[in-house]
Amino acid sequence: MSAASPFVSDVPAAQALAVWREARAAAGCPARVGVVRVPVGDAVGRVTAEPVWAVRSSPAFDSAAMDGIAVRAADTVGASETSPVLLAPGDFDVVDTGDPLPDGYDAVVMREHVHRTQEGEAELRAAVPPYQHVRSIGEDISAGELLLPEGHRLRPVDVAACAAAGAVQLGVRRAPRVVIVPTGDEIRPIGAELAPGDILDTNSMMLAAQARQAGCEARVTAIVPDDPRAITEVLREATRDADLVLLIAGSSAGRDDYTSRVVAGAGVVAVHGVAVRPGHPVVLGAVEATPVIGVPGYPVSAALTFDIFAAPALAELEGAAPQERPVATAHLARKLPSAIGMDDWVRVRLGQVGDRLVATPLPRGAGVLTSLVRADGLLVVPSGVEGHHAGERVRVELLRGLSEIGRTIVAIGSHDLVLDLAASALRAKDPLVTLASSNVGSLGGLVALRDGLCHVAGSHLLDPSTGEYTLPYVDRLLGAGADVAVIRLVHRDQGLIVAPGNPLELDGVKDLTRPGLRYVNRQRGAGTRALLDHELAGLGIDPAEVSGYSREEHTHLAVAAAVAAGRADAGLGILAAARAFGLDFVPVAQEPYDLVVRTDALADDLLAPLWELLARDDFRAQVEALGGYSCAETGRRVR
Ligand SMILES: Nc1nc2c(c(=O)[nH]1)N[C@H]1C(S)=C(S)[C@@H](COP(=O)(O)OP(=O)(O)OC[C@H]3O[C@@H](n4cnc5c(N)ncnc54)[C@H](O)[C@@H]3O)O[C@H]1N2
Ligand code: MOO
Repeated sequence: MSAASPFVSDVPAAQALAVWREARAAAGCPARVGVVRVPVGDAVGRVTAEPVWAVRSSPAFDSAAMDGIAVRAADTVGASETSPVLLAPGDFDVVDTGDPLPDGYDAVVMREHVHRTQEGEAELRAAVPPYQHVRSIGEDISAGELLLPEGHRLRPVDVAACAAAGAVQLGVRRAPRVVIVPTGDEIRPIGAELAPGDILDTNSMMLAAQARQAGCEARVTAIVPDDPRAITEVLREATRDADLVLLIAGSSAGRDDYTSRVVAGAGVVAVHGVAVRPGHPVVLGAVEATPVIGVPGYPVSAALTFDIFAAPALAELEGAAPQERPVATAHLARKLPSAIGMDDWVRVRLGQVGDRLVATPLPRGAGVLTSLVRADGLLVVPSGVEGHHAGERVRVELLRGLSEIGRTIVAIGSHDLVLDLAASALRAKDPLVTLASSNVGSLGGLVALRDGLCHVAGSHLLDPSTGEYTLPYVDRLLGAGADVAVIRLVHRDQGLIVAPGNPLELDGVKDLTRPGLRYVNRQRGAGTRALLDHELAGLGIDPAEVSGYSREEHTHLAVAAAVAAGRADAGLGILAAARAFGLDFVPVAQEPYDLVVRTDALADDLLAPLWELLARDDFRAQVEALGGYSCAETGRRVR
């Protein structure tokens, strides 16, 4: 058992779970939650605490399986098209589906195969074997048989079968109770007014919902400040009615990170630090005979900590197997480096491109919650593996169904807001259609298209030598004769993002050489940087004359943030980024943003909704209403 220290260890996840289990037992934590008897209809989602034996057979009597007549099979021997058998009234009985088979009869003939004569006889044109269309007693369930074992999580079909077998009440494990304790001086309740540095308590809401989804009851305490005494008090109090306490944040080595010390002080810390990322500094322990998890504060770490550590422990408390996700094999859309020594949980988008399932890694940061929001799957790069090559086959746990994934248009390349708008409009029209776009830059998108890893590459690459967009790069990367089409999505305004009111009265790129002006540039390879270079060249300005030319940011938003914070006076970017920060915008140029696809994809059913959307007037109006966009050429095939 590790002492509570700020130094976090790297225990493999499986070992951590085992060590924690032993520590829980040693601390007197109950192995299982208690048993309750509930009406059978209320037992869905609960886990059986005892075997369910059938006390009744189903059906409880031989019964007609079809609407028709009950007959004696022996009476029908020899019946055929050419020599029908006539059964006199009294030698058959009319029955409906589910009726008990009347005494003396052993088969049923469907109405459709019976001709009734004027005299009321039944004419049969085929012999029937004994027990045709008869459900025998106990066909489904026999009294005395074991219907379900202990430890089975009940589904709707299970409770129906239990009721058919005579159960009125079932003995099940009660729902485990999870108490969630948010901590941190900076944490504020959802809906609160925020001061600089404040963070909304999104984790409590998420963890409570995860717990409820796992079949538990969940309660969230008030937010506790970074004070070890206050945290200890709330923690002890929480253990009183909890089967598991989730103590959020303060798990790592910062000045206000008290979790491991608090848990060790009040009880025992079994593990502090696992070889899993995100989730590395997790604390696994027990206080007052109640299991406690110190959940790392970053949202992705918190969500995955629930999946990896809380969910199995809760399932164990109910005596059930942890829920598993279906898995599939996919090809990586790009290289995926990973540090050795940690299981790396990577969120991926998935799509079917040709005959391959393609996985595109989403941003890796433990604070990027939208990586989980957008994920179709999870890929674990095991601790012993240093990552994967582009195109390599990997195993992914699925978060969405494969047929839904199969109807996903995979767009890789430069990102633009219009793609998000298109994704939303496509989904609104048809809930089965998904447009998933990943941002790897324009060049990366063309490479992905070349390698068969996406359907659509979004590109706005300017060739500074010709002043032409996209096409020269398509020729260069995919070959001049490549079978690709280029469809114009929009024109968008690029301009100088400047402080509100444009205090320096900048008029355009020519003003960037002004003494004292602080420019902020985009990274090498970014289309926006190529545009600046092109504009400078057109004006005969040497980049060295622009002070700040070598200061790089990686996104439009980061450029705008630098201007908003007063760290720069101007940067080239799109209008939406300026608006996001309430900044001013001096238009410089309109650039086309194009969608590059394989020519055969133009006729592909998968992409048809996208082409239809681009032709819709209401969609074009929505795009132009965003500001900074023109749809004059939207949908035009430029190659
Ligand atoms: N020197 C080291 N620093 C860090 C380490 C380390 O090993 N050594 N580990 C890093 C890793 S990995 C993670 S994960 C985080 C874990 O952070 P803590 O559990 O200590 O949590 P805080 O530092 O208090 O907060 C992190 C982050 O999460 C936000 N947060 C906290 N509570 C909530 C909540 N209820 N809802 C939403 N967001 C929350 C908090 O404001 C911070 O932004 O530590 C690294 N550092
Ligand atoms: O382990 Mo932490 O969750 O990577 O950021």
